[in-house]
Amino acid sequence: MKDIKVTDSVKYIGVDDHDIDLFESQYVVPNGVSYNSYVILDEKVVVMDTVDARKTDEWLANLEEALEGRNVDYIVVSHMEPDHAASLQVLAEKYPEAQIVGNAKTFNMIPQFFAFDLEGRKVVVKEGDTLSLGSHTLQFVMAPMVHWPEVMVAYETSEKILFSADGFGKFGALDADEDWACEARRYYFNICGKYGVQVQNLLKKAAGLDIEIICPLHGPILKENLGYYIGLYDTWSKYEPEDKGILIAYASIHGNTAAAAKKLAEILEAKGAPKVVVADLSRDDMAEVIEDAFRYDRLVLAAATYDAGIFPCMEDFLHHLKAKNYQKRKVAFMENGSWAPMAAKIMKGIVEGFKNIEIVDPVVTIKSTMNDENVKTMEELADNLL
Ligand SMILES: Cc1cc2nc3c(=O)[nH]c(=O)nc-3n(C[C@H](O)[C@H](O)[C@H](O)COP(=O)(O)O)c2cc1C
Repeated sequence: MKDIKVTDSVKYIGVDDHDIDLFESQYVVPNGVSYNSYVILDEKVVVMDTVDARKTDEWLANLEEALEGRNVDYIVVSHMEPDHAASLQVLAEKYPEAQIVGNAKTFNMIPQFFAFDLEGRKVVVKEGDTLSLGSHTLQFVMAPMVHWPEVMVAYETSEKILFSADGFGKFGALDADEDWACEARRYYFNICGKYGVQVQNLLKKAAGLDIEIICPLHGPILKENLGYYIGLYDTWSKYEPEDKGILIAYASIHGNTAAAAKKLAEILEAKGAPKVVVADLSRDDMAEVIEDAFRYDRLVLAAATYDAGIFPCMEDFLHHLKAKNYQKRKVAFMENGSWAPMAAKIMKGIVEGFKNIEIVDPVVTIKSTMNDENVKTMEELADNLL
């Protein structure tokens, strides 16, 4: 087991997964992902969540090592998502006297995944309920739809630890040496982005707790500078831009729209834009482009017209932005078409359905390849974007 210290009586028993090709069958995780799980050793012993079925055996070995021969009294289920709850039945059968702690919604969901008998084993908690373990006490805080309906977090009052479920999680195994914010932001917007209001509700409740340690279900345990992480979560869940910058996201079949997107980036940089990021929606990691769209305050959408519509990767991108409640940004459009360009009209129609969007004109319309007139329009657009 990895030597990751939470406190003397709270042990980390999670596992790293470096073999997974795509997390949730869609997110690349170049540095893997961790499934975190914890044990609190007191008069009573509690296991906080389990792990993905991919790693049950390794996790069980970690658990046994941490238990040093003791039994499990409680299993707390923060939510039923399989990357954390898939090993629940194995654990419940291995420790048949352990009681399972969840809320009413958790117990509605358990039988959808497992067939084991819950009779006499349920501890049903609701907002503010506490579970005394001896010198430690868990206080439960409901966090519905962050990002499953039954999600709850637990605050351990004696050591001031927030077991934050997927909140404050990130992609990347625990042995990955990488910036926290980059992979936490990509994780947040793609997985929880739709639920900003619910995250705000949880942050408001958390503000009333004196938190010294955050134990998330993915990524590192946070022990220092907690205001930094909580501040970022506040910005993200309010859908406020984190940085000033312009993302130019392009969807190009043969490269002409790509060339125009790069030309606009050059013009913006020449005019002193502080940060310009260009993304190829056909090839770049979609989750990262979504992350950047939320990170920066301005977005330029550039697409080729395709079968009287927009090139599909742009359609896909806009679908994701809509699903994640993209809002509060400035957006501009560039389109391309060889006979009847209409990508801008279609993209605009979609974006106008988002909240608090300021459209920046003019639209750049390219017919096949960029010409001098297009460059002049781009200059004007750049001025209006800056
Ligand atoms: C399958 C296909 C469908 C297309 N449909 C349209 C269309 O409906 N209207 C149009 O004006 N151009 C259409 N085009 C042409 C492209 O939009 C045009 O050539 C554009 O310049 C491509 O830009 P790109 O070099 O960035 O891919 C289509 C091209 C392809 C390959």
